[in-house]
Amino acid sequence: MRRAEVGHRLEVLRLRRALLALLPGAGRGVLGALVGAHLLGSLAPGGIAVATGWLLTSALDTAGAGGIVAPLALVAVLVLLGQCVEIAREPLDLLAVRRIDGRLRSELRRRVTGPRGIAHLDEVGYADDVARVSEAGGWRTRTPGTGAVGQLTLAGRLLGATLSAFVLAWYAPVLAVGLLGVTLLMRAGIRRQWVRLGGIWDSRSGDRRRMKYWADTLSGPRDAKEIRLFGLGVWMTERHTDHGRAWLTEIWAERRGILRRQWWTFLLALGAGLAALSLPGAALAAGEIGAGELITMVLAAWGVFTAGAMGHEAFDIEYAVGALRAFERLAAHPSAAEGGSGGTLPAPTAPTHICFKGTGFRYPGSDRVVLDGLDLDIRPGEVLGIVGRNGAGKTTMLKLLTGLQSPTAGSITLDGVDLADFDVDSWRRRVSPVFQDFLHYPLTARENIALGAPEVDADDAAILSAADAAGARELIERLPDGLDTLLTREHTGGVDLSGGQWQRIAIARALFAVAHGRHLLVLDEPTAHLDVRAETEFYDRVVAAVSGVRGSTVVLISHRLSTVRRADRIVLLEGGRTTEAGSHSELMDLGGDYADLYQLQASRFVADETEWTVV
Ligand SMILES: Nc1ncnc2c1ncn2[C@@H]1O[C@H](COP(=O)(O)OP(=O)(O)OP(=O)(O)O)[C@@H](O)[C@H]1O
Repeated sequence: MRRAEVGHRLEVLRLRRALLALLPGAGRGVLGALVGAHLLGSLAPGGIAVATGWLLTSALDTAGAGGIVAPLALVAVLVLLGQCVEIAREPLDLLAVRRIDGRLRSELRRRVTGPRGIAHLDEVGYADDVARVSEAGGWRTRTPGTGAVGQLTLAGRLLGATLSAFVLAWYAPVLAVGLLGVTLLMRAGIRRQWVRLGGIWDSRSGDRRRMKYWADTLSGPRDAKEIRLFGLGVWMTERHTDHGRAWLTEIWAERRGILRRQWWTFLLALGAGLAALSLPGAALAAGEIGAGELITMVLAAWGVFTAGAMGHEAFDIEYAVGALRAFERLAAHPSAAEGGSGGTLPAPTAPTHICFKGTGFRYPGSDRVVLDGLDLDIRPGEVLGIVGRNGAGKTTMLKLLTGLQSPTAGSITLDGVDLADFDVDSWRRRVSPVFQDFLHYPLTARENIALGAPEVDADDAAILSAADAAGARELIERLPDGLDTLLTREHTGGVDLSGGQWQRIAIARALFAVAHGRHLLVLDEPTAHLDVRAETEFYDRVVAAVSGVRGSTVVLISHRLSTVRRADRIVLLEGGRTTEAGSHSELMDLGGDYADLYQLQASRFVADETEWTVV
């Protein structure tokens, strides 16, 4: 055996031990009952063989019925016990699987959300592993939990086969050892082929994820408009089928190969079956054993076969080993170390001086430098507008500012102290964001706003005040159940909002957060969906109120220069650094790129107005 193969086998053994170590997650009571059920189940085949042989011997030996009462009762008890164990095992298995998987998934969620930043979520391999650990594969749900319980089933089967072999060995030791050996050989051979199949399954996690994406997109209401109008249904169905075929073709080919290669197991099984029948038969013919012993031997041989045969647990274990391997990769991912290794300083409770010093950043796995030696001061209580072309790095800068990503060069400081030294959670409780892709929670209007500060016990007055400032109050009052209206059509009685209405709710959420101690309001294209009147009112209602009245700092990104022109300072981001900075009038006087952009936007309105006048 080659070294690599030995290494691989040892690795699989280690993972199988790790699967066993998951079993206590089922809880002491369930695990105890499960072990008891498997133990009793493994006694059944050998026990029934002995009891049936005894029954037949007694029936042939005794003239009256009295002699068969005890063996008959034993057979009945054993059969009944076997049935009860079978009936009890199914729900116990399920309960244990659910508990083990539940724990593992909680641990998975903890690991995915634990790291300081979100860089790990951008890695394709990481996403594949998360999908692999969380997925339920095949026609039967296969998870680490089913693998762990499968180990118990396997142990029960092997014990049952060994006990049956002991019964057989009492009469024919060579036959018993031979049958057990052949059964285990067949099992190992078949398992080896399924291991290969499991390897293919593991390597195709990405294809399955893409397949799921197309299936969800096709069937969900979110994307239905575009799919219908562009006529993408057939195209997407084909993509779904292509991704499915990409990995299933390989799986099917391997399965066909497995079936073709089964001839040797059929031959072995045939030989073993013939030996199991003919040797006891010959012994009976020679007068060495009686009919009772013959039945015991044949049933015990049958017990060796059935208990040693491949059940679904072998596949459960193979698939679970793959999932566990993915879980271990996630646990060993560098981001896992970030969880507890961040700074511990509590974040400042008052608006603070934020400073980007030669800050550089590139996304993991990308060569493109997004921020390149960015130097920028954000003064406490000021409104800073950030403008720049698409892809200039504005949103990325916000991700760094909020600790979602860490600089790959230079630093960011809060009152002179590196942001990395602060406890990231305490810093995030000082930041209130409205990102371009803010979340639409399928919850009530009240919850959608109150989630801006989940740690507080929200009262309606504070929620309505935030809604008022965001221009969302009227909209809430028109909802069928006011604040209690569910903002999703996926549940009965729920309503959906327009893009602009959702944006008002998101702004209300951010304002609610500011009212509860967040002193840095971060707004990324907050007026993109607002109508003209709402956009015009936005600065006074939201930005000036937060900065002027509360003294908080506001960072405002917008392509609509009319939204940012009143900011205390505006910076133009270009090529990963600031190229211009100043107030609107200073930048206009400078006559640089900002002034060009502003005039370009303004001239469109003037041109439109002229057109209207002429018409
Ligand atoms: N998760 C990511 N992984 C890799 N590259 C990314 C990621 N997110 C953004 N980028 C790249 O980083 C660059 C800056 O993106 P960013 O979203 O910060 O730009 P932006 O200035 O906010 O653009 P816009 O005005 O269009 O919103 C872009 O080239 C983009 O392709």
